[in-house]
Amino acid sequence: MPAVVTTTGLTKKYKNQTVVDSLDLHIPEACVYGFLGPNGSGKSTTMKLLLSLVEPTSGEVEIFGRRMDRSSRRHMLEGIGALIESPAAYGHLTGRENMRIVQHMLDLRPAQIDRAVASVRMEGQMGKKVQNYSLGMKQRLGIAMALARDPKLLVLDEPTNGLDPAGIEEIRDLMIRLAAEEGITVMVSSHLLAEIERMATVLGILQQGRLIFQGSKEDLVDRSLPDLLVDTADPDIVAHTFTRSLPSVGTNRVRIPEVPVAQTPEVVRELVTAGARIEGVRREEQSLETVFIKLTGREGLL
Ligand SMILES: Nc1ncnc2c1ncn2[C@@H]1O[C@H](COP(=O)(O)OP(=O)(O)OP(=O)(O)O)[C@@H](O)[C@H]1O
Repeated sequence: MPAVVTTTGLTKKYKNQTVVDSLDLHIPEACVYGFLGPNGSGKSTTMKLLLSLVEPTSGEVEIFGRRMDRSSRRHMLEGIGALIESPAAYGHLTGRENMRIVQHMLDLRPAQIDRAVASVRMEGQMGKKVQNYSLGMKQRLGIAMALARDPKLLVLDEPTNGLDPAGIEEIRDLMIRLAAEEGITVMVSSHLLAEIERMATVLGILQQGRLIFQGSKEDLVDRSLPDLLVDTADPDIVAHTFTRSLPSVGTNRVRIPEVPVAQTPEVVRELVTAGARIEGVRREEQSLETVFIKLTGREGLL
């Protein structure tokens, strides 16, 4: 899959603090890229670096296969829609009036505005004042503003923050649809895995400015250490063979904790060689959340 965003050694320092540390991001085309990390880990700063709102201390940004620099920046930014921090709509104006301001500022055609509003399914709400919108509607209007220029890349900083479950689901469905049906590459940040795991196909996990994981959800699950449940007529032989991993022994079953997925065949071979009669072997799969907590070493990302 060709990459829409590639960064090489991207670094941002403020005085002595390294806020973004040697990031090598790789965001494939038309995916929803979930950018995860606790508050203060550097997600917003990274997004601002991609949008040229902040100057990198070192490293490079390549978007749509082109290096971003002073001369290319302006043209490249025309292909990117962004929502950083809260949506910038005027509360005392209606949704339609706000969209008209965007239209004039960016010199767009009315059809582009209509299309952006239709994309977020807000046609019926455009006559209402924004101050009467729910938070979810405000976010969708903000996303419509970001979509108005028909971007190929959408960068959204915590769009689900503060939304109720129904609002999160609306944003999730919208992100999935934009990527699948309109071929837009969506980068979306969050500090909560649960908020983005069902919309993102690729995850990047940031901790203290460093990318500690980047890959598909399947790759993340491959990092898991599930328990192995062995049904056997010889639990003592099994337990004896694996004393090093402190197995728990039942009448006809032994649980061997934290066996790396790739090592399962080897474990089974070892048991058979030891003379154990094996009736069945099953991995107790771990949830993405458990894998994630083990990887980041924290109890959730708060
Ligand atoms: N302009 C700035 N000057 C100095 N420090 C900054 C500046 N902007 C951000 N920081 C610091 O950089 C670190 C990362 O902040 P950033 O906002 O990028 O993190 P984040 O992961 O987006 O967190 P949050 O979700 O809370 O916004 C924080 O310690 C923050 O205080």
